[in-house]
Amino acid sequence: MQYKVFVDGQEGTTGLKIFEYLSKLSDIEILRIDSDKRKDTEERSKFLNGADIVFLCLPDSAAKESIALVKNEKTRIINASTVFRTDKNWVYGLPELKNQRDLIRGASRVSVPGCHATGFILTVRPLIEAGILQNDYPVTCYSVTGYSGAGRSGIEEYENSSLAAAKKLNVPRHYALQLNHKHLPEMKMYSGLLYEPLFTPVKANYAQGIAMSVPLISRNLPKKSSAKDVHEVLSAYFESERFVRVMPYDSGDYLDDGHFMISECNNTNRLDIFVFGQNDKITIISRYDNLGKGASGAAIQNMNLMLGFDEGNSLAG
Ligand SMILES: NC(=O)C1=CN([C@@H]2O[C@H](COP(=O)(O)OP(=O)(O)OC[C@H]3O[C@@H](n4cnc5c(N)ncnc54)[C@H](OP(=O)(O)O)[C@@H]3O)[C@@H](O)[C@H]2O)C=CC1
Ligand SMILES: CC(=O)N[C@@H](CCC(=O)OP(=O)(O)O)C(=O)O
Repeated sequence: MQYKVFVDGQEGTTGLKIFEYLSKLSDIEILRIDSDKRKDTEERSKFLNGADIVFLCLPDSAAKESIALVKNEKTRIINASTVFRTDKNWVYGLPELKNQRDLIRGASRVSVPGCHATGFILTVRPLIEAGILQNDYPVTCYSVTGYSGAGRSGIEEYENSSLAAAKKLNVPRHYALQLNHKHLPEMKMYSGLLYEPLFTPVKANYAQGIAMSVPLISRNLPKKSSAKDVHEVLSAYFESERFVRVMPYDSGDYLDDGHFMISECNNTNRLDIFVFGQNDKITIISRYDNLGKGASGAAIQNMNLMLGFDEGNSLAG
């Protein structure tokens, strides 16, 4: 059977990447809207209602508009935007969480997790489930990310050399310093924490790749668990996962002269988790491609599950 697939937002950063993946698949027919009609409501409505699967790769307001245009029971939506990620009528598209795969397989509305949220939830949730992190722990976290996470306008800002020079974009920049980043609600809801973490992202002068770090202190954990205990729990949780690897404990082998390499998962759908420890200090780092497991790769992985395809169809790594 050939499934009809429409990418609303086909010319944006996540849309283009989704197209790259889709072009490697044979059991689907890609519906392409004319470039000059891609913002025409009537035309979009035809495409949205004619598809079996729709990817929404749009700003939040346009994504909401598209969802309202779908008037039939058949069209299943995979939404990359922030809206509805914590809505009970939508399934959160993070298959590596226990019991989530079956929900995704049967869902008609799936939201793709935010890029920062992906690494955070995958490290914190298993620890809470195992009882080695209490759900009221005052969690802090920070991520270092490439600029492509900010979409077309963010990319243009960094890649236009005179603008980048004028804005001094050659150095890393903290942002969301009001401590209200838009991913906090989903980070809280799907990690199982009672309170939002204190999260400070840093955007740097490179295109792709995220490292999300979560530090913990053993003496403040209920069982005084060590970094090795944390590593064991995470290794067991993700043992049979194809796209999530827990790397050997405290391994300097994966560092370059003592430095962490953020971009090693780029252009794959992989997410690597590292645990480092010293006395009662623990740090967990997850690294992945913000355009891979952080967005378009995850969107395709969800589509594969929803259509009963092999979960890794067309996904590198
Ligand atoms: N980049 C990333 O790493 C991630 C992005 N996301 C989310 O995915 C969504 C898309 O992001 P991204 O691809 O980066 O954004 P981009 O800005 O790169 O692309 C958005 C696309 O949507 C088009 N568009 C805007 N308004 C409309 C409309 N009314 N009708 C049809 N098309 C429209 C834009 O066209 P034009 O440029 O002509 O306005 C553009 O092609 C966002 O919600 C974002 O938050 C999620 C995870 C990660
Ligand atoms: C570098 C950068 O600006 N990244 C974006 C998030 C990218 C992402 O995951 O986006 P959505 O939640 O919009 O889907 C940010 O931190 O706001």
